Amino acid sequence: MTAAEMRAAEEAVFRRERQLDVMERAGAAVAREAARFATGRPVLVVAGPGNNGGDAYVCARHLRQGGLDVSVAAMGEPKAGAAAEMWSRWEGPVVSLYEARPRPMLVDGLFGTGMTRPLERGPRALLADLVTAADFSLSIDLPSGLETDSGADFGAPRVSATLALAALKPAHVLDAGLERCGHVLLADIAIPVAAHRRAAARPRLAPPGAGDHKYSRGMVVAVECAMPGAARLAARAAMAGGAGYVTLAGADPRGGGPDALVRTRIEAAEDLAELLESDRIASVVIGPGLGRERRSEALLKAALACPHPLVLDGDALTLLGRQAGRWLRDRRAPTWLTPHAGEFARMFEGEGSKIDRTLGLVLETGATVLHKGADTVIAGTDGAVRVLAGASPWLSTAGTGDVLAGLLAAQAARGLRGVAAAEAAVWLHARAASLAGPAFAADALVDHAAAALGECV
Ligand SMILES: NC(=O)C1=CN([C@@H]2O[C@H](COP(=O)(O)OP(=O)(O)OC[C@H]3O[C@@H](n4cnc5c(N)ncnc54)[C@H](OP(=O)(O)O)[C@@H]3O)[C@@H](O)[C@H]2O)[C@H](O)CC1
Ligand SMILES: [K+]
Repeated sequence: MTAAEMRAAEEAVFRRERQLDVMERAGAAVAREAARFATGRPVLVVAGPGNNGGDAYVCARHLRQGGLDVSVAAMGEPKAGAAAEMWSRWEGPVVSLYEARPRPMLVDGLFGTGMTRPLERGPRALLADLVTAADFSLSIDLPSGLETDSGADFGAPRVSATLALAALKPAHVLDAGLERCGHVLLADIAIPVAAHRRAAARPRLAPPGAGDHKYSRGMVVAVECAMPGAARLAARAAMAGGAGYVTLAGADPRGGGPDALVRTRIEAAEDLAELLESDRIASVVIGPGLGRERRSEALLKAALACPHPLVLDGDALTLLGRQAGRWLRDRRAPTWLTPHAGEFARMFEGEGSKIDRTLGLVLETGATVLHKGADTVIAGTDGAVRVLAGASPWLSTAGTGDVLAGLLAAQAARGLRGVAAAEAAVWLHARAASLAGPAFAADALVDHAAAALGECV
């Protein structure tokens, strides 16, 4: 939920419930989590001038009622309304943020979704010092100093944990927010939210049925060109991702790889075009190791002209570049683009959050876009958005993108479309990475992808 969507959801609740009661519920939820992490240690609660501060005063009162040693430091007088009322119900002293003494447990209630500009240097430094000095720091709704709708850095410290109130905001999963929030918890405070943008979740995938055979489960064609290893990784990933039949179309039919990986010799683009005329094909993946020579471009054109679901990855995206919209205009079959940040920047400028920019490329190309990163954003032509944050940092190694492209081709081959296919592939990929543990090579990632698939059927 964006800040505006959150405010609208809160306004809807205020039509039947006092804002005070909602704030009491929010502050009580913060106090429950803060008490868990305080484990009896003294608590410092910092309160800002708005409703985030209002939540903080409620939290301080509940913690003190629970027997904890609580002190409160404020930045500015609370604005009129619920926040001022909660400030008056806090019976203990309130010192200025500038006089606050560090304590083992810190509750950050300076700013939440009302952050409209970067934190001034003074408060930014004070808050950072208090966080550093604390054993544990918990932010209310958001770490103070993040731009809610994009996760851009407005000076937030890196806290131990963040308690998101009612719903995740983009700042919990994007950009600077990804590492400043620490462990993200979610509190249900009975504010109904209808989020059409969601965190990527584990897919429920149907296992093969009694009537299934290698074609009904989907035949994937992976196109091999300049760097055979990359295409082979994608092909093997398609096999692990549940495809019934995978063929590697390339110049060298003898190349390595599993015996079950069928190889079809193609030389020129015409050979690929002929191969892709088969209606037994369920999906095509091109791009891993494609290269950027003239031959690569000719093969790409043949793939773009085919009537099958098509995954465009790696070099295919670089070849498309800013002309992607023109190249893809005539395609009618489902198409996915899987750019990492660099490939994305070569295809599309754009303002706003990673979500906004990804939706921009969707609009321009009519394709589903899987915009990779530590925060992976998937956006579809129907406006659906899925975000997967916090995948293993060990994925930052050569070939893992080839594996993701293959996993996606397999989901497309089994009949998944648009965002659902990309969400399943991204979830399998991240799960395989966490199963693979530290310092894995992309080859090992493929081996764990089958185990990840096993958790979805
Ligand atoms: N709406 C509700 O009843 C509930 C909301 N919840 C909590 O409230 C916050 C959102 O509260 P809000 O008052 O909208 O905004 P903040 O508390 O985040 O910010 C307060 C004001 O601070 C000013 N501001 C913004 N940026 C800065 C800055 N860099 N330096 C100084 N001051 C800043 C801004 O006012 P201006 O007039 O100065 O622009 C903000 O209005 C939400 O996150 C929840 O924690 C409860 O969860 C439920 C009840
Ligand atoms: K906060």
